[in-house]
Amino acid sequence: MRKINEIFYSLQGEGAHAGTPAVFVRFSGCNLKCIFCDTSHESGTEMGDEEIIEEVCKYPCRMVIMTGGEPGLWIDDALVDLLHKAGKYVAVETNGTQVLPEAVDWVTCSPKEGTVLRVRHIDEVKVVYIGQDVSPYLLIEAKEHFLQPCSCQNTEEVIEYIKKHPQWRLSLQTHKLINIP
Ligand SMILES: C[S@@+](CC[C@H](N)C(=O)[O-])C[C@H]1O[C@@H](n2cnc3c(N)ncnc32)[C@H](O)[C@@H]1O
Ligand SMILES: Nc1nc2[nH]cc(C(=O)O)c2c(=O)[nH]1
Ligand code: SF4
Ligand SMILES: [Mg+2]
Repeated sequence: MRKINEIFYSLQGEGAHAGTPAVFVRFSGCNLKCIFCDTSHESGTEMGDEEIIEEVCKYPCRMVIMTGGEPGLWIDDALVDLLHKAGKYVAVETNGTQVLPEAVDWVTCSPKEGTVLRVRHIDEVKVVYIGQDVSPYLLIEAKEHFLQPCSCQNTEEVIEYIKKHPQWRLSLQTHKLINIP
């Protein structure tokens, strides 16, 4: 059984896949307590894998985004295999502190200050910008490096930073701008 906070259908709001319809599977609990975390994820219900797949397959899109909380505490090869057998593309939003199943199709890593990265493969890095030194994160091998404003509150500061450091791209939380989940 895996503890699930919510499963919902929306559009990926952030990063390289922004605008793509996706089912979000939000797992309960996290190993970190970021002061800026915008998600209440602690509550949840235990679900079996068949039940998770059945719920995910109620929606017509191919992309499934596992998030949380920290999905790396919950996911394994068996769940990713089942999602693949159901024809799904498996994306994960992770803080990077956990080793993930290798078969995951897309890894979005949002590293947090003072943590050690254990994730082995990263497709996109997406750092929430709160004025910290983000230059070390450019050394992480990935297809894209995004800076994301914190709660849509410091977008101008992030734009100015990116214009000075153009290795970065802007990731907006577009779902918050258009009031969708
Ligand atoms: C809620 S977290 C869950 C996944 C994982 N624990 C992580 O941090 O990547 C999903 C994404 O939202 C970002 N995020 C959390 N709080 C935010 C905030 N206040 N503003 C912008 N992005 C935020 C995280 O950095 C992460 O990229
Ligand atoms: N629309 C939408 N896109 C998202 N991308 C990452 C999210 C997350 O909370 O992990 C998220 C979310 O909560 N909603
Ligand atoms: S790692 Fe992710 S879910 Fe956990 S507290 Fe930080 S932003 Fe929230
Ligand atoms: Mg979110």
